[in-house]
Amino acid sequence: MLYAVHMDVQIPHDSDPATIDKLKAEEKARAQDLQREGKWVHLWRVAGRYANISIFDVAGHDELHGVLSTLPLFPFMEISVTPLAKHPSSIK
Ligand SMILES: O=C(O)C[C@H]1C=CC(=O)O1
Repeated sequence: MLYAVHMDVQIPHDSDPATIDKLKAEEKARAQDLQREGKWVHLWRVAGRYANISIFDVAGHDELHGVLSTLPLFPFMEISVTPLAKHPSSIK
């Protein structure tokens, strides 16, 4: 199943910079592994914001929740999820 996911990242200003740098490096490695696995099929930066719009291709809601909730930056994210269905006018 395909899902559009919007992630807004809000890191508290008083966070330890070294801890945040480590989490960001771990997040990047995890995001790239998921892309190589074909589960995170699009990852786009929202221009001008520390946010992304992504497309995930996973088995269903439970797998998506498992993936998102174990992202290293998950505690600092506001996430919204939109399940996607086939559009009748799509040629793909
Ligand atoms: O930068 C972000 O949008 C947050 C998160 C998503 C992928 C990644 O590497 O970091």
